[in-house]
Amino acid sequence: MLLSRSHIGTSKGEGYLSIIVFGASGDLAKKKIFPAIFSLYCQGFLPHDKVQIFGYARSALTNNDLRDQLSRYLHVRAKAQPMTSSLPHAERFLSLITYISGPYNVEEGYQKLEQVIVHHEMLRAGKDGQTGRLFYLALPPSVYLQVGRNIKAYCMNTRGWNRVVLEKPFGKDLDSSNQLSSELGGLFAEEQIYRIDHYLGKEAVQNLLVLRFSNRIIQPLWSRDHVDNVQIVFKEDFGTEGRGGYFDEYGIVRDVIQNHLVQVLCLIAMEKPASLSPECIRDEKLKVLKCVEGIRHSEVVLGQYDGYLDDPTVPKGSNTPTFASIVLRICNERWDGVPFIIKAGKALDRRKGQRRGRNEFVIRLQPAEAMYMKFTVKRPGLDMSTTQSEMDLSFLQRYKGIVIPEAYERLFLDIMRGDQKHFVRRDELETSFG
Ligand SMILES: NC(=O)C1=CN([C@@H]2O[C@H](COP(=O)(O)OP(=O)(O)OC[C@H]3O[C@@H](n4cnc5c(N)ncnc54)[C@H](OP(=O)(O)O)[C@@H]3O)[C@@H](O)[C@H]2O)C=CC1
Ligand SMILES: O=C1O[C@H](COP(=O)(O)O)[C@@H](O)[C@H](O)[C@H]1O
Repeated sequence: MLLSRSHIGTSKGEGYLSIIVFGASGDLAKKKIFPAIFSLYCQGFLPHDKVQIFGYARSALTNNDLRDQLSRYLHVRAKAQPMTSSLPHAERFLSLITYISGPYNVEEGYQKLEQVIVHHEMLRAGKDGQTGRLFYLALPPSVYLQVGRNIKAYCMNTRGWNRVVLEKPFGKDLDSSNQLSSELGGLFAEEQIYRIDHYLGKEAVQNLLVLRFSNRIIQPLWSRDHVDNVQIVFKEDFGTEGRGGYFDEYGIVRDVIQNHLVQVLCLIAMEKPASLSPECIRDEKLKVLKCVEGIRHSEVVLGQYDGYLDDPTVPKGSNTPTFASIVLRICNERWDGVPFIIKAGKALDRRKGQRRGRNEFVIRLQPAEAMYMKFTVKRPGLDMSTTQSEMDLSFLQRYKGIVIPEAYERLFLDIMRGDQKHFVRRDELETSFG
C-alpha cells in the first residue's frame, strides 16, 4: 500500500508511484518539493519499495550531483516516524532518485524518460501491478505547454492514473491564463490538473474553514454588520534574493496578490459550503470571486523598495512594483460596504503586521501561527481603569511538541490521494483574473 498510514487511507493512491519532477535542478525543487517528498517518506507515506523519483532538467548533472545538491535541504522533522532501515533516512531516500537530463522541447528526452520510468515500474510493480504517475512542473510557466504536450505524447501512464502539477503564476493576465488553461485542457482532464497555490496548504489558512464554520459564536459576527474592514497583509523582510529575473517579469501583484492573497480572501469571505468536498468548496470560492467589484485606481498604491535595482538579476531601470496596496470590494449581502484592504510587500521592515484598533481579530498565518482577539478589559488594580488586552491562541504555546507540516508536504499528500480540495479550479482561476 502506497499510503500505508491508516488515518490517511484512500484507495486512490494505492500501488506503485512514479514521481517525476521537471526542473529538478531549480530553486523550488530543492527547497520545497524534494524536502516535502522526503518528509512524507520519513513518515511512512511513501514506502521505499513503492515509489521511485525522477528528476528531469536540462542541466548536465549526474545522479550523484543532484543527490548532493538536494541532501543539504533534507531535514528529518522532529515527529517523523522512524524508518526500519539502519541506513540514515536521507541517504536511503536519495537512492530512490534518478536524474535524467534533457531539453523541454525535444521528444528524445521524454522518450528516454519514459523508458526509465517503465523500467522501474516493471521491476517494482510487475506487468500487472497498479501504478500512478505524478508529474510536477517545477518550471517557469513559459515552458508548461511544451512540457505538457510532450508528457501527453510520450510519458502517459496507460495502466493507472496520471496527475500533472502546475505552479503559479498560471498566466500573466486573463488572456494568457485562458490560453494556457484551454491548451492544457486539451491535453489533460481537469481532474488530472493540480494548480498548486501553496498558501492553501498552510496550517492557518486551512484553519480558516474550521474556525469560521465550526464555531457558532463566530458566524453572526462575520459580516458587514460587525466588521468595519478586513486587512490581508503579506510582509517579507527580504527582497528578491537572486529571483529578480522571474520576479521582475511579474511584480508583487501577480506574484503574491492575484493568487495567494486572493485565495485567502476567498476563504475569509465565502459562504458555508454544502460539504467539504472539493467541488462544494471551490463552488463557494467562485461565487465570492464573481462578486468582487472592479478595482478603483484611486485605491491602489504601488511602490518599489530602495535597492531593488541593485539586484543584478533585475533589469536596469525597472519600474516593477515590489509593494502594492489594493482595496477589493465584495458586492453581496454579507460584505457590501466592507473594504478588503490587501497589502503585499517585499523587503519591508518586519514580517508581522502592526497591532491596531479595538476588537481587532487577528489571524496570523506566519511567522508563528496565531489567532488573537483584542478586548478592552479592566486594568488589574484598585482603579476602575481600562486597558487593551488579548485572548490569544498562539499555536506554538498551545500545541507544544506538535510539528506543523509544511504547506508543500500537505499538498503533495493531497495530490497522491487525488484530493483537489486545496487546488485551484480552472473557472476559479479565470474569475480571479477577471
Ligand atoms: N522558488 C520558489 O520559492 C517558488 C517558485 N514558484 C514557482 O515554481 C516554478 C519554478 O520556480 P523556481 O524553481 O524558483 O524557478 P527556477 O528559475 O529555479 O527554474 C527551475 C528550473 O527550470 C529551468 N529553467 C529556468 N529558466 C528556464 C527557461 N527560461 N526555459 C526553460 N527552462 C528554464 C532550469 O533548469 P534547467 O536549466 O536545468 O533545465 C531551472 O533549474 C515557477 O513557476 C515559480 O513561479 C512558486 C512558489 C515559490
Ligand atoms: O509564491 C511565492 O511565495 C513566496 C512566499 O511564500 P511563503 O510561504 O514564504 O510566505 C514569495 O517569497 C515568492 O516571491 C512567491 O513567488
